[in-house]
Amino acid sequence: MNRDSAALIHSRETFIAGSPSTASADVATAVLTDAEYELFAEIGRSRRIQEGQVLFRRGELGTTMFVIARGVIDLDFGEDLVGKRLGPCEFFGELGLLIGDHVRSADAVAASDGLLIELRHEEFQRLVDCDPGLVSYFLRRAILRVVLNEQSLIRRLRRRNEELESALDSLYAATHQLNQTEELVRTDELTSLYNRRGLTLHLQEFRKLGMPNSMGLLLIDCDRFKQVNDEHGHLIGDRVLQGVANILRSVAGPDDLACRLGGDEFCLLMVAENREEVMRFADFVVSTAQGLMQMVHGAPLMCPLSVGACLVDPTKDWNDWYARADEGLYRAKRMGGNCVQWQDHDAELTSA
Ligand SMILES: Nc1nc2c(ncn2[C@@H]2O[C@H](COP(=O)(O)OP(=O)(O)OP(=O)(O)O)[C@@H](O)[C@H]2O)c(=O)[nH]1
Repeated sequence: MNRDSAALIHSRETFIAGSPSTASADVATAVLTDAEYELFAEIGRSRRIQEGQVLFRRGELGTTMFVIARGVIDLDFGEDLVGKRLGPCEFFGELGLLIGDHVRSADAVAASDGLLIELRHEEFQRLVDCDPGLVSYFLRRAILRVVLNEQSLIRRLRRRNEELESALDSLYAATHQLNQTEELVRTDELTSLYNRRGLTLHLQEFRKLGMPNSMGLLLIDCDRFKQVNDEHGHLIGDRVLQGVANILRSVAGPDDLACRLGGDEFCLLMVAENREEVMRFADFVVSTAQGLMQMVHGAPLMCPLSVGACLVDPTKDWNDWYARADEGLYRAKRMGGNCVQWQDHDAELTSA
C-alpha cells in the first residue's frame, strides 16, 4: 500500500465513523462497499480538489472514474433534468473506467474542498487482476446503476413528452378557437356572408397577393324592406335577408366576394372582364329574386332588389368603387327599384 492509498483509506475510515451505514453496497446511491473502496484506493491515485473546481463537462470525452474520499460533488445533467449531489464513498464517471473514451453526460463540479480517488481506463485490468470477484460484482452494480438511471431518464422523458403533447393539444385548440373567432369577426351573423370588416381584410389580402386585372362590382339594396319588417315582422325580414345572401352565394365563384355591408345592403365583387359579364351576374340576381317573389303567397321569401353595377379600376380604392356602383344603385332606386343600372367608368360621379 503506498502513502496515498493509506491516506485514502484513513479518509474512508473517518467517513465510516460518522456515517450511518456503508457496510453494504447501495445500487441507487452508488456507495461502495468497504472492500471495493479499499481496492480502488489501493490501485487509484489521490487527487485534492477545491470548491468550485470543474472535474469534467457534459459532452467531453473521459476515461477516468472518480471515487469520493472526502467532500461533495455536484452532477448537473443539464436542461431540466434533476441533478445529483454525491458524498464520500460514492463513485461517478464509471463508464470512463469501464469502456474508455466515453462522452460525459453531466458536468461534475466540486461543491466543497475534498479528496478523490482517480482510476483510469488503463487501470481496469489491474483491478481485475487484483480481485476478479470483487470487480465482477462492482461491474454488475455499475451496469445496474446505468440501467436504473436510463430507466428513470426514459420515465422522465415520457412524462415530459406527455406534457408536451398536452401543451401542443392546448395550443392547437387555442389556435382553432382563434381562427374561429377571426372567422366570426369577419362574418355576418345572420347571413354568414362576409361583413364590412371581412370585406376590408379581404381587400387587404387581395392587394398583398395581387389584384385580378379586371373586376366588377354589384351594389344590391332591398326595395321597401322596411315594409316587409312592418307587415310581417323582423323574423320574416331576417329570412328575406338570408334569401338575398343565398342568391349571392349561388352566383359567386371561388374568387368572388359576397358581402353584407349592413342592414339591407349587399355587394358582390367578382372577377369579370367586361360589362356583359358583370351584367350577367346582376341580371341573374334580380331575376332570381323576382322568381322567388312569385313562388309564395303569404309571408314573403324575397323582396325586389335594386342593383348598381360597374367595372372597377384595380388601381383605385374601395371608396372609389363603392361610389361608382352606388351611382348606378341610386338611379335604379329612382326608377322604382327591381332593376339593374349600369354605371360607366367615364360618367361623372355624383355623391350618394
Ligand atoms: N329584419 C331585419 N331588418 C333589418 C336588419 N337590419 C336592418 N333592418 C331594417 O332594414 C330597414 C331598412 O330600411 P330602409 O333603409 O328605409 O330601406 P327600405 O325600406 O328598403 O327603403 P328603400 O331602400 O328606399 O326601398 C330598416 O327598417 C331596418 O330596421 C336586420 O338584420 N333584420
